[in-house]
Amino acid sequence: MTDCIYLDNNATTKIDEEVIGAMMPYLTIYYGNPSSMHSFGGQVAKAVQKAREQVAALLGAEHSEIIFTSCGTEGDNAAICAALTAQPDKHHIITTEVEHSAVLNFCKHLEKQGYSVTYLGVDSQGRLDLGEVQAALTGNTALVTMMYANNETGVIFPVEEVGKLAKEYGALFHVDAVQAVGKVPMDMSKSSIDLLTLSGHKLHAPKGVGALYARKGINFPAFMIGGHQERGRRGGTENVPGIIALGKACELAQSHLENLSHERQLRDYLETSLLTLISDTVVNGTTEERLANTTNIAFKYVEGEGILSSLNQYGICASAGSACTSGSMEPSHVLKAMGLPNSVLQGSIRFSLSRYTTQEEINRVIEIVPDIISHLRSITPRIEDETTSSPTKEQEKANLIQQILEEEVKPFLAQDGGDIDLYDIEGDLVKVVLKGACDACPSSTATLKLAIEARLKDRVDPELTVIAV
Ligand SMILES: Cc1ncc(COP(=O)(O)O)c(C=O)c1O
Ligand code: FES
Repeated sequence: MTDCIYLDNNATTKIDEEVIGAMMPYLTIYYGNPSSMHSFGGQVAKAVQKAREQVAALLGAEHSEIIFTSCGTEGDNAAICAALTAQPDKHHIITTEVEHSAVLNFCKHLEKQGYSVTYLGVDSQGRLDLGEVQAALTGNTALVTMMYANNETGVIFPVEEVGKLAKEYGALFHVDAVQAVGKVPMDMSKSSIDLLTLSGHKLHAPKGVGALYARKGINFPAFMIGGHQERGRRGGTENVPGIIALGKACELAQSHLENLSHERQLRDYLETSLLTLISDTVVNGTTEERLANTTNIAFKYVEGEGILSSLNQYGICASAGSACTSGSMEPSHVLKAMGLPNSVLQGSIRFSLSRYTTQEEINRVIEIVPDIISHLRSITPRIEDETTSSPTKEQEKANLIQQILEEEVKPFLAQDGGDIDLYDIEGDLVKVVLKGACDACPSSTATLKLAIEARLKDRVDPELTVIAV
């Protein structure tokens, strides 16, 4: 299938013809290595520099603040790693429950290395509470990392305000702006953001290229260690054609930023029409602070998988949840974090538009979707909401651990001036950050860890493991 109504632009986008035109000579004629001393390579280095300036211009950054990467995932991982490596004495990270797996799974990995991570929740509209951000920040917080706009709902977080709070506590602030760059105007010269990730394939450049903004003056230890490329901040011969393409795509995105009303009008028309024509239909996420190209609609009481496969038969590409989690029947972690009922979780579909989307395409979708939904509702069992359940065994166990740490362990440590700075319970793993334990002897953390573990094993569950830093 080569021709379809493509409404899955948050998964990836069509490469712009002008972008292909710009990158092509760097696949064919100008194949020199930008690091070479000869002029054949030198002209390629100049082209890479021009692309860097194009990316910087879209972000309101300086060209020296742009590091080219291989994708959004690398940018996210590299930014988080750099922030932690640069502040070895701090062990706490704040993020949200609705991040892309590039941040979420990396944070889970870091927890296993001994970091403590606070995962902030969102409300039923997908919004973040700034008070919760403030409450989570401590002097031990190395980094706050969160997305600019959500890939599933398009909901935009108040990143500038979060950045200001992070500064107050001396924490660095990284923003995963993979879905926002090219859809929201940005000006890093006036921003509270320290590190920001973008990815080429979300803004009409090819897959496999991205960029990371790192504010001037920030200590940025390399994540990919090798050659001196990217001023020693990312080793490896550059993906030159990809970089040239990204530069052009950013230039085009900048000129399109004034025309976002195209996507907005078509998106609003699609959304209003489907909500009017189909009963039991709701929009997921606030419609106030939201990307212009995205709508996430719940067709209640039906299975999203069924809707997608019917849409597919009509040549309409959309998505249920994010591309990385679809294919599994698990409901989206983003919609789950919003606490939505089962009937909404199951039947939610994301339509994401682009500057190429046409009125005719949207008309066709509006014509087809009501029939698909009424057909599915007539032939499949209705998905009901679960009745609220009593606390699970997991929750009961976590509550008991919390009680023992608060009421027994903390007062015990306090006798010697110590404390538990932070702790986190995940299944059978209990992570604690001990305060005042490291001053005297090299064994005190280890001894305290064993004492806490013995108590928890004895009182709660012999399978428990304690990690202490
Ligand atoms: C919010 C967000 N962050 C990160 C990524 C990962 O980007 P990439 O596919 O370039 O690794 C994506 C891609 O879906 C995304 O939507
Ligand atoms: S120095 Fe770390 S435990 Fe004593």
